[in-house]
Amino acid sequence: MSAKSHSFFNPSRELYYSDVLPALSIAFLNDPDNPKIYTTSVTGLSELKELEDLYIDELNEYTDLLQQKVHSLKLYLEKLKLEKLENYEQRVQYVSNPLKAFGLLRRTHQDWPKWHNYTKSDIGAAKLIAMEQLLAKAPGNDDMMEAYKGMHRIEEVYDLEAADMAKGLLLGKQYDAKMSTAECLALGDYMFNQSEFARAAKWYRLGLYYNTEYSNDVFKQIYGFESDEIRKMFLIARIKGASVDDVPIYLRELSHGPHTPLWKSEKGIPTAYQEGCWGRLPRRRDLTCRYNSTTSPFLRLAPLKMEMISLDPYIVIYRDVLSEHEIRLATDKSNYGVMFDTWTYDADPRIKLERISKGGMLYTKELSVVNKRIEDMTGLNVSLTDELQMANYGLGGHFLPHYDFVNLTRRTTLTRIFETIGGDRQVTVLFYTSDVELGGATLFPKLNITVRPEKGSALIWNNLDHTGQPDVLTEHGICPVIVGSRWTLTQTLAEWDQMFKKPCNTKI
Ligand SMILES: O=C(O)CCC(=O)C(=O)O
Ligand SMILES: [Fe+2]
Repeated sequence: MSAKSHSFFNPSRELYYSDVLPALSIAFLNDPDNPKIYTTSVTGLSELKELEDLYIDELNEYTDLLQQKVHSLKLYLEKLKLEKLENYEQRVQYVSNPLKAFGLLRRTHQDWPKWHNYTKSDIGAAKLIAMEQLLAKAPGNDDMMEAYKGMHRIEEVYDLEAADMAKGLLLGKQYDAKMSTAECLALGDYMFNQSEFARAAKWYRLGLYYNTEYSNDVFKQIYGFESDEIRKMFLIARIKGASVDDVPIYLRELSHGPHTPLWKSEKGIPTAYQEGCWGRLPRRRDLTCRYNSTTSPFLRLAPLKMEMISLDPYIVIYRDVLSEHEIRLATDKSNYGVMFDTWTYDADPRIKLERISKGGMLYTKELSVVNKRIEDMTGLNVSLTDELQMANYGLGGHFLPHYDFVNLTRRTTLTRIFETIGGDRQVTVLFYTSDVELGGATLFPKLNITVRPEKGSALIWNNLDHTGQPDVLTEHGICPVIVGSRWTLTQTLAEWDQMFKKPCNTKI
């Protein structure tokens, strides 16, 4: 996790306005020493898929070249075989004929060195070099670690069974994807190292269940897992996770299918966070939706669909507020140049809030109309802060619960920066620029509110209460994404920019 050890206040780089603009202070880390991380966004992962496809193309061409070589050598051997003689007499008879003797001399003198050179030739060397260059871009340990953590997060938060995950069954939906023995065992080892012994045991048992005996030596070397070794790891995980007295039970568990629950591994009571992420929180029925045609004069012409989510703190959703064209612009990675891994820091820079995503700042003239729409929806000013912050989440991507306000009374370096740019974050405006197939809801844990991303919607809330104080009830986070590419665009409206818009002591 090397990128993440950097401080937001990295003295080697200037602090840009964009760094403090997004919800909380997001450090866009562009560290040339740091290898690229693919796992943290679906756009990054799609680049890795492209890399794999390129590698496979090269490998295909390389094997074609090797095959051509084998084919040519075989043809040569076949040609010689026709002339192979059994004994001395036959050979004498053969070389007694001057035409044949001459041919033999010519072949061994002229052809052999050429064939030998051909045999020794580095056919495919260029392909090997190309493959090595691709290999240099392969994910490193940090990336692999993020992928393990993402899988762990999905399994844990959504309480998924390893056996279901391995066969592609995610939250009751069957996907066309299966996990191999290698993948099950890799997760087994990871969980073991995290002291998650019951989970590790399940992954080991799955690995054992799907283990294949390979007859090919190379396959054995690369993929071959010793079943005895896996059994041993299962038993160690069980003993470490439970008790040494029950080894006979664990041995029996090994002969059961992967769907049989492990002894004494009943599920715990789901936490409120889990309930929220599953979308099982009861919906409030007392709030209404309506067409808003009053917040700004423009809305009189084009009212927007508004749904109340909470009155205090004030939270609303506007539906269908982005056009397909705007959504395309906002989810086109070419509009962001480099996308950075985003880690978010509290006003106290020592507190690091985990956010697994890639982000970038979007400023295109075309999207300035989105800022205008924000003003129409909120009746407030988007002034200095006219850049919109994009986020795209990756494998198990999430954002731990946090506040968007910085709380100026804390008087830290960060809050002082906010004082120069219009005060605290009065309002957060979050556009969902994609749907998310499974997971990835925005959760307000203190309010028991879950909002599912819906492409084209905007979720808007007031981070400060009507007296201008930070409202801790606005704590919010993002549940891990299970399936889908989650895209968002965020804008925050600064407190003092609303001086002439928002009367004191009133709600927006
Ligand atoms: O994308 C979301 O659901 C929330 C994003 C967020 O909390 C933020 O940008 O501060
Ligand atoms: Fe936030």
